[in-house]
Amino acid sequence: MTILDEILAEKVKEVAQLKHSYHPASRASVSAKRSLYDRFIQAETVSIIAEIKRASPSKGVINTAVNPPEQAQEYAENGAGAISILTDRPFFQGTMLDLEAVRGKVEVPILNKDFIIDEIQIDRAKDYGADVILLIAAALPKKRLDALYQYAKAKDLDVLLEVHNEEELKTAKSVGAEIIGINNRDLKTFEVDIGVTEHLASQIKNPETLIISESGFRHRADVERVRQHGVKGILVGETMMRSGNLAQTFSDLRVPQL
Ligand SMILES: O=P(O)(O)OC[C@@H](O)[C@@H](O)c1c[nH]c2ccccc12
Repeated sequence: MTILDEILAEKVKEVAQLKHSYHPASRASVSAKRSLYDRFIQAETVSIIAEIKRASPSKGVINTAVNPPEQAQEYAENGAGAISILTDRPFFQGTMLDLEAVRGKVEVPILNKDFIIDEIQIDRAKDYGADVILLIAAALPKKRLDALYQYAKAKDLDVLLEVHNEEELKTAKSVGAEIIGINNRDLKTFEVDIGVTEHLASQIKNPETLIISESGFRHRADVERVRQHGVKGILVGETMMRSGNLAQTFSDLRVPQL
C-alpha cells in the first residue's frame, strides 16, 4: 500500500463523517472569487504560490510553530501570487480553520490543498473561502475526476489539476483543465525530480493552459529550468516554511517570465 493509498483510505472515512456532520453553506458566505488564472496568465514574473504546511508524510515535522495568518501576511507582503494551505489533518497537521483565518488576512487567491474525492469537500472549500481547489489525477478514476472538476467549476472555483506522468496529463487535457499542476514529487515514492516538469510541460501546446510546477524548489536555478518550458507559476512549500528570511527567499525565487 502506497502512502497515497493510505491517505485516500483516511479520506473515505473523513468524507463519511462529513456527510453526517457538515451542512454545506452553513457558514457565512464569502466574498467574490479571486482568480488565480487571470492573475498568473498575465504576470511578468513566474508567479509564486507559497504554501503553509506544518508537516508532511515525506518530511515529517517541518514547522509546527507557524501562525498561519501571520505567515500568509508575510508571504503576501513579499509578493506571493497566491497562498496554498494544506488542510489535511492526519498527515499534514492542517485544518480548514487555517484556511478561513488566512482568507481574511490577505488579498491574494487561496488554494485549498487537500485530497478531494467527494463533492462535499468542494462545498466545504467554497464555504471556508477557497478560490482554488486541488484535484489530483493519481487519486481518482477519470470519470470522478471529470465530475468533480465540473462540480467545482460550477461553484466558480478555479481548479489546479495535478499530474505526474503522461497518462495523467492526457486525462487532464481531456477534462479540459485550464490550470495544470505538474508535481515533481511522485506521491507514491516521494522521489522529487524537476525533470518531470521539463518533460511534461513541453507536451502542453495550448498557450491558454496555465502551467504550474509543484514541489522541490529551493534555488533560483530550479525556477530558471522550468520557465523555459512555459511554466507560469511554481508552488513552494518546504523552502518557505523553513526560511528564516522570507524576503531573501522570495527575491531568490522570483525570475522574469521569458
Ligand atoms: O514542499 P515542497 O517540496 O515545496 O512542495 C510543495 C507542494 O508542491 C506539495 O506540498 C504538494 C504538491 N502536491 C501535493 C498534493 C498533496 C499534498 C501536498 C502536495
